[in-house]
This record gives sequence, C-alpha cells and structure tokens, in this order.
Amino acid sequence: MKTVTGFASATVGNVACGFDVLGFAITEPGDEVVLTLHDEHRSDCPVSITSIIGDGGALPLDPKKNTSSFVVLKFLEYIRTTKGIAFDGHIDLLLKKNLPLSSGMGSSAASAAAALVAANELLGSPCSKMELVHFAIEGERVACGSAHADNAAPAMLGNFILIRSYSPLDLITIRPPANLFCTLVHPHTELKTSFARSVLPKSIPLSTATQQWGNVGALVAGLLMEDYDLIGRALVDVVAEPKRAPLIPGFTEVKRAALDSGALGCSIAGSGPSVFAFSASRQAAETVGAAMQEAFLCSKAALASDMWVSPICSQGARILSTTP
Ligand SMILES: Nc1ncnc2c1ncn2[C@@H]1O[C@H](COP(=O)(O)OP(=O)(O)OP(=O)(O)O)[C@@H](O)[C@H]1O
Ligand SMILES: N[C@@H](CCO)C(=O)O
Repeated sequence: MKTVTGFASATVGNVACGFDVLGFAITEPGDEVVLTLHDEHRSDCPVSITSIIGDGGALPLDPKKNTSSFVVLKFLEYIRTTKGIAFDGHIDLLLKKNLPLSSGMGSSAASAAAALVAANELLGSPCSKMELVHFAIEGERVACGSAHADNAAPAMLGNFILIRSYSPLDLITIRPPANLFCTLVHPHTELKTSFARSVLPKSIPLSTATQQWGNVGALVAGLLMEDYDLIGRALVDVVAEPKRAPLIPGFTEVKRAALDSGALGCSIAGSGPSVFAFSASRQAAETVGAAMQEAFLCSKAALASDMWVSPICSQGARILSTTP
C-alpha cells in the first residue's frame, strides 16, 4: 500500500491591514497528514479518518466535516470530472494536529493544505498547487463558514500571498525581504474565527477605508522594496483590530511590549487570539517574543503562551515522505 505524508505550516492571515486579502506562511509548527491508498472499493465515501493525534478529541471524524478529509473529497471529485481520473479505491487518513485549534495560526488551513499535497502525490500528481489551493480555500468554509484565502493560500504556496480577487481567484506571490522575521505568540485561549468575524462591521466610513488601503499598498511596497521601516509604518489595522482587540485578554499590553522592545510592527494574527510582530533580525524577534510572552503573563488574565520565531516560509505545503 502506498503511503504519503504531507506537511503544511502555520500561517498569519490579514497581516494587520490586509483583512482577508494578505497572508504569509512561517516555517513551523505545522500539521501532518498521512494518507494510505487501498485499491479495493470500500464504501460510497472514498476517504476515512482513521485517527487524529493531538486534538484532544475536539475535531470531527466525519470526512465531510474535517477540513483535511473534506478537501481530499473535493480533489477526487475534481480529477474525476476534469481529468478523467475515476478513483475507485479507498484512502485512509491520519491527521497529526500540531497546530492549536482556533488559534489564529491557520490551523484548519494547514490540515487542508497538507492533505491536498499528500493526495495529489498519492494519485500521481495530476494537479498543480494553483489548482489545489482552490480546495484548501473551500475547506475554510467548512471550518468557519467563510472561504477566506489568507490562511489557505500561503499554507499551500508559501511566501506572502496577496489575494487580488476572489472571483475569479487571482493570487499574487510576494517574496519576503531576506531579513524579515516573524514572532508569533499564541496565548493559551481559543477564539473561533466565526465569532471573531461576527464582531466586524458590515460597512466602514470612506475615511477608514482610505487609511486601510493606503496601508495595504504601503505594506506591499515595503515588502517589495525591502524597506523595513515602511513595513513597520504600514502595519496598522483600523478595521478589524479595534473590534477584535477586546476579545484577546492582554492584547494592548502585548502590542505595547512588542513595540517597546524593538518590533517593526505588531498586530493580531488572523482572527486571533495569537499576536504576531515583525523584526529585522532573528535576535530582535526573539527579544520581542520574550517581551510579548511576559506581557501576556503579567496582564489581568495572566495567560501563558507559546512563542515561535521564524523567517517567512517560501516552500509552502510539501511532501515529507512517500512509501511505495
Ligand atoms: N483539521 C481541522 N483543524 C482545525 N479545525 C478544524 C479542522 N477540521 C474542521 N475544523 C473545525 O474548524 C473550526 C475551527 O476553525 P477556526 O477557523 O475557528 O480555527 P482554526 O482554523 O483551528 O484556527 P485559525 O484561527 O488559525 O483559523 C473548529 O470548529 C473545528 O471543528
Ligand atoms: N481573514 C480571516 C483570517 C482568519 O485566520 C479573518 O480575519 O477572519
């Protein structure tokens, strides 16, 4: 039996001002999905989740409800209808959940991207990553009710991804400046994306919109010009952060600690509760991370946290192993 292990790392959606249109991948941690191919037909549903490790029993085993298996079903349907590949066997799925749930670290997106690259490899690589990414984005609809691409696209493709358009999907890859490091701090609490989206306004004043898109343009320019000061100046979110900050105990103190300890900029990672900061060296990012963790611990909620320092990952989802 052929077995393939796929991996996809954590991602940071929004990147402050780029709500739903900008995201990036870090190198670790990430989810792993192990797929085993059986030639014999077993049931009407060709994918079974045999086991999930590391979720504390929190995730659905129903193949249509877990993003890892759901996207494999979508992939099988796609290759049948568009590539004439009619799969009649069965795929067993083992999910190694290394990312915390409802964390702001792109947990459901990582499961989906890891599963898709593994399924593609398992069946002879009929699709490109640009085809696979469509299913990873659809998997977000299963997870939180909206198919936002700013975790799924960088989880699949790596780098920074700018979503110029959702219909049709138009993704722009932006390679990171060489010395840009991300500090990611995950406080030990959960914040569901669906709830964090429900607190956002349905419309915003034109003055707010101009501030936001000015910063998105400046952030993209800063990345492309490797202008670290501009990147820091552009890391301002006047739309989502003001509404979501109150949902993250200690956020204000943590952001202040990040900036006071030398971060270029700091904001909520995705829909939270994780918080990210950019720095222009690994050493600076480590210093910022220690200050952010201390601030979470000393805030009223006294939250313990995990912290990672990482460059921006350029690889995207990838195969860890294949056994014939
Ligand atoms: N493989 C999976 N990993 C994580 N969540 C999953 C997965 N499959 C389905 N879900 C569902 O997605 C919901 C969590 O989605 P949500 O977007 O809030 O958090 P997340 O994807 O875990 O992390 P993030 O906040 O970084 O997006 C949970 O209700 C969970 O049951
Ligand atoms: N763009 C999404 C990111 C979720 O990680 C949101 O902010 O709701």
